[in-house]
Amino acid sequence: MELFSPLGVLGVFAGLLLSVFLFLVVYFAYCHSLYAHIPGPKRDSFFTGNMSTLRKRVHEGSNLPEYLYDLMKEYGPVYHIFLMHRAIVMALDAPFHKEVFTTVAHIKPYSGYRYLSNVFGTRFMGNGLITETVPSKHAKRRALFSPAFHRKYLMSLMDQFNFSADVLVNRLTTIADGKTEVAMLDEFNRLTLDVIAKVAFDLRLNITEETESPFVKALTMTMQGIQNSFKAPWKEFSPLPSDRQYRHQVGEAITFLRETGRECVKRRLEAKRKGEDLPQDILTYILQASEDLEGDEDFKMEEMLDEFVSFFLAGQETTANTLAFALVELGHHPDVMHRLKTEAVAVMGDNDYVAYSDLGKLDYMMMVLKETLRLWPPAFSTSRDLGYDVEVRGYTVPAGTTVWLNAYVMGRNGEYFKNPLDFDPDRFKDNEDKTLYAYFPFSLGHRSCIGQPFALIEARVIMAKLLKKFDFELVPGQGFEILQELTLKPKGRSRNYITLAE
Ligand code: HEM
Repeated sequence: MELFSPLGVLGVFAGLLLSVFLFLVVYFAYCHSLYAHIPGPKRDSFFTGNMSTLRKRVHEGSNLPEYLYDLMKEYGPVYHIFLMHRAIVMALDAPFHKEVFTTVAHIKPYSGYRYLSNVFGTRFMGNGLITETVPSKHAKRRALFSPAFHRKYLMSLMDQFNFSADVLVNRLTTIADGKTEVAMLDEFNRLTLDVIAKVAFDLRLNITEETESPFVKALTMTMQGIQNSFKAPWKEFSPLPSDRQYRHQVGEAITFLRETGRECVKRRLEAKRKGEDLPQDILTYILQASEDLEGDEDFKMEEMLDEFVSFFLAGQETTANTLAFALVELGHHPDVMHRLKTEAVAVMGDNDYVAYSDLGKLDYMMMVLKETLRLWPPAFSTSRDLGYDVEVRGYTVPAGTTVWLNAYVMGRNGEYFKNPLDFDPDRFKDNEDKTLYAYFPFSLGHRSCIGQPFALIEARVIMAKLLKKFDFELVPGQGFEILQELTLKPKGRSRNYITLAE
């Protein structure tokens, strides 16, 4: 048989395919062997690992955190799953979390964050604070943004938090007839979007009142796009007209968001050029951070827009979901609701304004929010690639492994939380130390949530005002089903009947 005859070419091609196949078999078997000592579910198939079970669970309406929680119950606190040949290790152990969260050598994996950096080929969060995975670059940027979350600055935001919450109070007053179903998740979403737009970027969206908004549409489309790029990554390259059209729509939505940011940045640059007084908000810090960047003006602008969309994404839905989950819990726990309302009324007195000095007196409120975040952490998971081997409970997790740090599963861990499935805000009265590194709805360490104090102030102001003014009754039939989109949210959208409090 001649080498260049058709049969010869076919033979070479078949040989090549066989070699690639054999290489993959050996490589996958090697990857499997690295984790043979760690418990875990049986792989669905040699090549895809546990992916089909995972997909099946998600398509059946279950979700990733519940699947991982079930695995903890079955395999104990240290286990692995395989996504193709890649092992993911979960180690539900507080010292392990301490090691991983606090050591810079364990870095955020680019593979996990590229879905946010680019959505179906369009730059979304790019190299923003959340998605930047190079530790030195992140540290520099983080240091620049920190003053924007300083206590003094947050104190100056109290008027805006109050003002925005009042807009919602006024809106709800018009529908507080005890008969209209109000999806509080949607109300909170619009409110928190208005707040972050105004206080971070001096941008008036006014969507709490005017519920139709192109900005919200674009944001919703983008979030769906991110979700779909996780679920169906092949759509990025699919030549099917429907997939191309979908990519185009997502691209347009992202472009709309980034163009809104571009206008904001340009306005602020102009104000700076004219020597006007600039507010010390996040946008000003974004401009400052850009001065440090090397590159031409276009490059700098794109990096600023990365931050613009990052803060929108990070600073809005998470807080709205927390408030919505809290109302679901309160609907199921009238005793907690009563205690919370009593506290809000006592702290605010005849005022309709929540002052910064009131926040420290809303003790029970803080415990309720913490407990809500333990059971229902909206940003439920983060991940790291281990920089070196780490020992946990007798198992060695090899360097290079991707570990998932899951606040939802850890929050349900009976080793750290007594009766973990009970909603019991009082557990946060005195067991803080025990829950250290087991409780991390805002993540921990150098990549923890920079907006944590902002979120907790905003949530307390909104909650105190709403509870003082209204009585909420959860529309019957709503349990604790969750919807896992990019974040966790209550599936029933926290629908309530609202009446004016007596
Ligand atoms: C209840 C509300 C919130 C929750 C539960 C939450 C949770 C989190 C979590 C878990 C992370 C780590 C993400 C990761 O590892 O990929 C994070 C990061 C971040 N959050 Fe939040 N967040 C909330 C509100 C906010 C707010 C209001 C802002 C801004 C105003 C914000 C800005 C950020 C930023 C910029 C990061 C990236 C920090 C870094 O990597 O240096 N978050 N958040």
